[in-house]
Amino acid sequence: MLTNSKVYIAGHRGMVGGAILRKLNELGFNNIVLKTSSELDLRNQENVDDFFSKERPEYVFLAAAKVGGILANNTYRAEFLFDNLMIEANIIHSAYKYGVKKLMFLGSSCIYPKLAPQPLQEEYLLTGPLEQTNEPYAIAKITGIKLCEAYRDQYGCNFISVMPTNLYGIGDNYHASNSHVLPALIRRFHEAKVNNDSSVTVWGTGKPKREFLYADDLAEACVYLMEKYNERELINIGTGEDLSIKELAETVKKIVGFGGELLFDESKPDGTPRKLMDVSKLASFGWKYHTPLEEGIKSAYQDFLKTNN
Ligand SMILES: NC(=O)C1=CN([C@@H]2O[C@H](COP(=O)(O)OP(=O)(O)OC[C@H]3O[C@@H](n4cnc5c(N)ncnc54)[C@H](OP(=O)(O)O)[C@@H]3O)[C@@H](O)[C@H]2O)C=CC1
Ligand SMILES: C[C@H]1O[C@H](OP(=O)(O)OP(=O)(O)OC[C@H]2O[C@@H](n3cnc4c(=O)[nH]c(N)nc43)[C@H](O)[C@@H]2O)[C@@H](O)[C@@H](O)C1=O
Repeated sequence: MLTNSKVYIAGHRGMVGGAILRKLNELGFNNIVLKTSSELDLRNQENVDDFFSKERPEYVFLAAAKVGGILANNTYRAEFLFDNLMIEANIIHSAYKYGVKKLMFLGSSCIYPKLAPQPLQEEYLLTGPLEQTNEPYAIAKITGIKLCEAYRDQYGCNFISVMPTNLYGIGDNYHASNSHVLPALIRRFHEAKVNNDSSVTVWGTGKPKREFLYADDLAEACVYLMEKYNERELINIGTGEDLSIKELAETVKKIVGFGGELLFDESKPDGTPRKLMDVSKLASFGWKYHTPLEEGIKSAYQDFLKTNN
């Protein structure tokens, strides 16, 4: 990519798309195409075709998706499957039709089987049953990977798939129930502190383990791989380190400064017991994360205070 290459970031108002935009701006890119979902609903094939035929982007970061935490995935199952399938299929097909030089599709660590061996190697894709709470989303994301492979196989398109681990950071969704665990806990601990509550309730048993990557680190990895990675196979993006949800809750509690007790609501789903990424392939391409979890959570908490007060 040259700094004057025409780059389309699908989903630039989201946490990840926003971080990719910041990274490209920082590197001096000056020909970036952006559309909000109200300007261009990516589920609409005709509109997406029209957009690509007029704009003719050379590089595409596909970071637009219907996204949410465990409860949103499990509640809006039809939307998570339909919206994500349509968005991916429309963009990937138009990227082929209008000669995009390179496209990066963003999947998720939930594409791996629920009980896959740990850490998760790229080759474990489609080797076992998926986690039930996010099966529709995972099926859509697996289809995105397969679209990239198929358009490469049949038409020679340079379409690559990256699988980020659980993310957090600037511009996250801090919704009380539809968000992911980290932004949800930031909100819950903050509100409990302000209200002087005696306890905060965490969903599930607290035993599942998760890995968290700061969104600006992910964006750096995406831009890096857009330059360096041209393989058919997917590639994981993560830290290679995880912790239990209980440990995460204790960390957020300390950073927010809440002095009360932690309770666990075991009627809520735990989801996948563990999904630790094997990041050796990423390391072999020369990239490693750099924001430590506590530092990242401190920045995210400042972002929450700025945007939600
Ligand atoms: N957050 C996480 O923990 C993880 C995220 N990912 C992946 O990273 C990518 C980005 O996620 P994230 O930034 O967190 O998600 P966000 O919800 O923050 O952003 C998603 C973006 O997608 C756009 N979008 C959604 N539906 C449509 C539509 N129908 N038409 C056009 N645009 C649409 C939205 O645009 P607008 O704002 O204009 O409405 C929004 O900006 C996704 O592919 C996701 O699967 C992968 C692993 C973990
Ligand atoms: C990124 C990833 O995100 C989703 O999967 P998930 O990893 O299970 O994500 P989550 O962040 O929602 O939960 C992680 C863990 O944390 C526990 N937990 C505690 N308390 C809260 C809480 O308050 N909110 C939430 N959401 N979870 C909580 C929760 O019970 C679970 O054990 C996918 O559906 C899929 O879409 C996907 O790709």
